[in-house]
Amino acid sequence: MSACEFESLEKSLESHLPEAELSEVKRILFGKETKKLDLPACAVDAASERDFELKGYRFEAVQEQLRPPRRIRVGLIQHRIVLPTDAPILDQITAMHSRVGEMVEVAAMCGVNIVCFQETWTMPFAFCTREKEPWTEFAESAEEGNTTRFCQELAKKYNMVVVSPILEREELHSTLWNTAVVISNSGNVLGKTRKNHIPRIGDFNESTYYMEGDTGHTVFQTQFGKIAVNICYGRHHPLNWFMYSMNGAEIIFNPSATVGALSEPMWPIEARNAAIANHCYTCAINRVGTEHFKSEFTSGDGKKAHHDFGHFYGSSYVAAPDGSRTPGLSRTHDGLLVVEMDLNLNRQICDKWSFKMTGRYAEYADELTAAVRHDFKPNIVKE
Ligand SMILES: NC(=O)NCCC(=O)O
Repeated sequence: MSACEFESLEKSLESHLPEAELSEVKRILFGKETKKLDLPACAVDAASERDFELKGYRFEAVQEQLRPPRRIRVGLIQHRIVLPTDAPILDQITAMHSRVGEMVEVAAMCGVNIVCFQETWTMPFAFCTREKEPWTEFAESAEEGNTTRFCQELAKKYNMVVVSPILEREELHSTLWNTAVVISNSGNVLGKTRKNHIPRIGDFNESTYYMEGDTGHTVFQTQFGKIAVNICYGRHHPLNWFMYSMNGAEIIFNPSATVGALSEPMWPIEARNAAIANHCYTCAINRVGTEHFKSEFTSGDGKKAHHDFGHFYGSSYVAAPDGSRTPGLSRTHDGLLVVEMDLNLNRQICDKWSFKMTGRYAEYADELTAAVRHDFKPNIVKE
């Protein structure tokens, strides 16, 4: 079986392990069991008609005496590109809008309050080619672009916060960015946050196209909680998650585009570890499928030129501050993951484990300030 046919780790465990062993394996692998969420039959039917996977889970928190529960629902959408990469640009974008639009409609049936799409969701992940044309034509204004207008309609229609990661064209400074636009459930653009770490690995030649983000670690106060977006490669940087959390993020989304050969063993660990370390929820989203490009490109590794990047393995999931996580969506199919979470769990776990309270931040800050200076002397004792 090839890597792009293997459906999921969870399915494999379920079909091969005896019941009693399975629950122990799941406890050790995934933490405290996340209960399945009952989803309306109309949503289940619509997802099956529209040919995407629909899964729902819920994280619970203890009922407190002084605070009511703060239960909200997030929706994570993963999908493959709809048209071939050499179709006219506008057709590709329109097809992607219509695919994601029909998935968001199902998210609305499931009572989702905040939906997040995958990284640069309106386009193929064409940065591997290093060709500027036609890929830069996918870039749009974060405030005025067609995709933002489309998302504003969705947000208003479904009373849903929409996190829309796009390739941004900023006319003012003639600059491209990799940006997540955050649209409030009122339909207004609440703001935007830009990818602040750019990969320089394998075929991820993204620095050819756009700049390192300049929006800091912005957190967005929405009606359904404080959210932040740590785009793709930023998940390898623990301090990046940490800074969003220091600014008060209760949920950090990680819209991504990453391939099996490169990052799959790291995928289940990084966002989950960030949820544990920062007492918050994290949501990791990856695209699916293999995208073919007309012109061959090389990976600068001495191997032969090729037409595709490899398999984007989906596997989107949500992790909670207590270290538990949902099973992942499929590695091969479009999918919507609906997760109910009680945001009170963040403070409950913070009070239990106290990582925020016990962290020696002032000390780290002093040492880090020294460490980044050119005259830094590492603190090593030698005989
Ligand atoms: N899109 C992106 O930043 N990918 C880099 C590879 C990875 O982080 O797995």
